[in-house]
Amino acid sequence: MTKLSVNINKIATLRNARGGELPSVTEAAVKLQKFGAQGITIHPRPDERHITRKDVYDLKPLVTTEYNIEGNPHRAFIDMVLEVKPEQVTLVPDADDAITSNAGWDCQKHGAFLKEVIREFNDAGIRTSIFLDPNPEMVKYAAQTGADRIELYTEAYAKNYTVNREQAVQDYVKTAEEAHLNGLGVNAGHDLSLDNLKYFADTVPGLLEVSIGHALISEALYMGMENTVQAYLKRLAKW
Ligand SMILES: CC(=O)[C@@H](O)[C@H](O)COP(=O)(O)O
Ligand SMILES: NCC(=O)COP(=O)(O)O
Repeated sequence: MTKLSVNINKIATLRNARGGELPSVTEAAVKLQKFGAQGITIHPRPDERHITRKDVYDLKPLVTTEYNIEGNPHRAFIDMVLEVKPEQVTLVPDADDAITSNAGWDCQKHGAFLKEVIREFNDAGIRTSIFLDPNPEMVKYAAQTGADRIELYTEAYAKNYTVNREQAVQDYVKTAEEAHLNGLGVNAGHDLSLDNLKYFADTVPGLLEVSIGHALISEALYMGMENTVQAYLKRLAKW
C-alpha cells in the first residue's frame, strides 16, 4: 500500500499572506487526517515563507498519523528535528533562496556529510529519507549514507507525463528497483497530482509513500478537502 502524506506548506502560504491564523495550519492537519490522509508533510524553509518554526512544534501533538519534516540539514534544522522527533525526516539539498525544491542529492559528492547527519537522526530513532533524482547510478551512494529510504524527485515525471508517460516513468522504475536491491525503501514527491499519480503508483514498484502538496491543496479549493483526499486515496488503491 502506498501511503498518502499531505504537504501543508501551501496552507501556511495562504495564512501568511495576511499574518493572522486563517487558514489554520493545525486545523488543516487535523482535518486532513480525519479525511483519510495517512501522513502530514511540512518543509520549513529558513526564511519561514510558509511553515514557521512555531508550526513545526505546534503540529507535533496533532499529527497522529506520520509526521514527515523535509529540509536542508543545516544545524538549526537538525536540532529542531531532533527536538520534535517526527516519524520521518526527508533531507533535501535546497538552496535557501530556491523557489521550490529543484534537485536531488549528489550522494557521491556529499556522502560523508549525509552519513554524519543521518547517524544523528538514526540515533534519535527518526527514519531518514533522502531526496534523489531518478538516477539508478546514484542509489548505491545513497545506500552508503545509511538512509532508510529515498524520495524520488518527481518533477521531471510530472512534466513529461502528458508527452509520453511510459518514457517519463522509465528512470523512476529503474531507480526504485535499484533502491530495493540496496535495501532502501522508496517514497516519491513533487508535482504529483490527481492526473499523474495513478500511473506512477501503479508502475513504480514498492512505492511506500507519496507526499503531495501544491496540486492537492489547489484541487481542494475547487473540490473541498475531504473529496480531494478521497480522490487521491482512490488513485492509490490497488483494487
Ligand atoms: C521536497 C519537495 O519535493 C518539495 O516539493 C517541497 O516540499 C515543496 O516545497 P514548497 O512548498 O516550498 O515548494
Ligand atoms: N516531498 C514532496 C512534497 O512534499 C510535496 O511536493 P508538491 O506536491 O508541493 O510539489
